[in-house]
Amino acid sequence: MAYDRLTHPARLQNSPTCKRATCVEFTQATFITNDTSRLESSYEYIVVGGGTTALAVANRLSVNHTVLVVERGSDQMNNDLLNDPFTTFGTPTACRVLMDAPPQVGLNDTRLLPLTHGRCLGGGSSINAMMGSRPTFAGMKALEALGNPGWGWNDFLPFMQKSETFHPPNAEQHADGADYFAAVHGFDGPVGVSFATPFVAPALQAAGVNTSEVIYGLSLSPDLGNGFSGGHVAHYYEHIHFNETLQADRRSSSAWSYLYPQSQQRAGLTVLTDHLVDVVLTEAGSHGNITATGIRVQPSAGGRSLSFKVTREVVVSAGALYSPSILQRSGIGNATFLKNLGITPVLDLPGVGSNFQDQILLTNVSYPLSPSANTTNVTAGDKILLGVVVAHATATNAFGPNGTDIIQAALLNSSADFTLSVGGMVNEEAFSAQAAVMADAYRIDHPIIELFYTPGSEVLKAWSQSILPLSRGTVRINTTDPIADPIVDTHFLTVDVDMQIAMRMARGIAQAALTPPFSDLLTPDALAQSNVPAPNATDDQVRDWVLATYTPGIHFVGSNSMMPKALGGVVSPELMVYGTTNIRVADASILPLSVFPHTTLGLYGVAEKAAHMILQTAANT
Ligand SMILES: Cc1cc2nc3c(=O)[nH]c(=O)nc-3n(C[C@H](O)[C@H](O)[C@H](O)COP(=O)(O)OP(=O)(O)OC[C@H]3O[C@@H](n4cnc5c(N)ncnc54)[C@H](O)[C@@H]3O)c2cc1C
Repeated sequence: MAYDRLTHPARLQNSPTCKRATCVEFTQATFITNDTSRLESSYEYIVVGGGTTALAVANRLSVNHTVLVVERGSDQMNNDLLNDPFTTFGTPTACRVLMDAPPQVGLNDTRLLPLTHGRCLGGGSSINAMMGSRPTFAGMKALEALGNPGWGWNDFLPFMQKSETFHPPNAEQHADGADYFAAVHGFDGPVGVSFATPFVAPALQAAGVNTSEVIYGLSLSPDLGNGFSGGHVAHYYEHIHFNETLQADRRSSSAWSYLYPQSQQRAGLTVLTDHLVDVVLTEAGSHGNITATGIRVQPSAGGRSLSFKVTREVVVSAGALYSPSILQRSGIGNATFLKNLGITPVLDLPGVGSNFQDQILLTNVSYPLSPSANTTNVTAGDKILLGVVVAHATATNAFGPNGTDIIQAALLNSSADFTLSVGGMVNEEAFSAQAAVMADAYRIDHPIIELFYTPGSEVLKAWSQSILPLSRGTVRINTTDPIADPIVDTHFLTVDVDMQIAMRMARGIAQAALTPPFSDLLTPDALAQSNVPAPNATDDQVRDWVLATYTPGIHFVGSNSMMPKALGGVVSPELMVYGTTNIRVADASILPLSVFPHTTLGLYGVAEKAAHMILQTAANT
């Protein structure tokens, strides 16, 4: 059924997913529709995808320009399952999509791992766990050292601040241990970031802090986002804001930050939902480059294609799983690969779809809650957030006084053979350059392991996530059908240093179950109940458990990396696709390294920086 927001505002009240009390009425300027007959034929900017980064870019560009956003999924504005930040994580919703990865390295055989992602306005930010974290000084230095001037911490921080309205902890949260550094935050941007009000499980949070300090020798950081804190433990802040009109907490998705609010309405912005972009249309441009002239779209459910023209730039922002496939269908990628699929190459860019990476997560670790534990302020009632405390351990914290040397040697001696054989990187130089900047980052103070905790009514959960993997995979189409998913091969844990770190993560989770005060909340046999290998388990036993247990971290990055072209880079530091005059990429695919431990808040910084650079170009032409 066709709809649009300008002509049918009553739709808000009639939506089956809209509980009357939480529906909002707007005076709308932004035009959101799934009906192509209502659209213009040409726009100054076209943004491909309506997800996390896309809506932020579109918001800034449309202040003074006409912008068309095309989103494959639907508009879920009044879907309370998405909006309520306390909906149990992982609940199936109209926005949550699972893609099957090909079989991965696993125990005895191979493992089939789902690659979860968001498909609706807001993309991943509409379904994610809302854990707010940021890159570090060391991580941004690594990004810059990989050939990206202008992307260091000091350059990038103002863009993260521009996106943010940080809500300092209230007196109660402060008394429970939450703090912040005002100098690193923003206080009037679109994205609300706050501590849950009140803390959902203060006693568990305190226990998580103290136990993590013991396990990894960490100290409490006032603010996990200050960039300089090295090994630390902190109370998580989340992408949640308190909505004054609704008098309720609401998820700070990209849609609820940059698209829906009254203050963000833009007469120049048109959002087409339920349509997917098949290709970016191009023609020969100046100096041997190619120029985008528009896009070809089709209804997501299938149907007749149509085209829109662009007069300035196309911004590809369909996420790390899909942006490479749009470029590939458009003839931008490895020329031989494209020809084999029957696609005429317009630009030979071998890095498109390589350098794909994700962190791994050790999950499904449930420790039974002790019946004798005082569960007040531990179980969080029905308000459960996935991570309430986070510990970031450096190589020294995790592997002892020589930890940095151990990890540096492991990185620099890693073999590139497997990665090169599967096309995970385009050449050996790319592999050694990335290993070297990662080693330097760890030498400064970059965290290597993340440990976090989740409250529950009968069990408490501990999770551990890798941060900077070196294993690399690929995103490749195998058909020109735009509805078909690309083949996304993660190649998790295929470089040995990643396995060494994963084994240390497993041992850290076991230590948590045995280390007071967290262990005091659990049954005495909690570790045995959980199947996590005990501290006296052999390395082989721990490796087997890791291989049987790990899941994707769901922070997919890298498949259109910002790096020199010679290393397999796809975009320049200005996010312009090499060899084009007006195609940029702005989403998680541009990150050549997983320097955003959880991606979202950093991606808003990418969006703000991308919009800034695009508007600078516009001002100069
Ligand atoms: C389940 C889950 C939990 C997570 N938890 C956290 C967390 O706690 N904290 C955190 O910081 N991060 C978290 N993340 C990661 C974070 O949400 C993502 O990294 C981020 O949303 C990616 O943003 P993006 O802009 O790159 O792409 P997306 O937000 O994925 O946006 C891409 C959009 O493009 C659309 N699209 C794709 N193909 C096409 C096409 N051909 N035409 C038109 N549109 C198209 C998609 O439908 C989608 O809406 C989580 C992610 C998931 C999936």
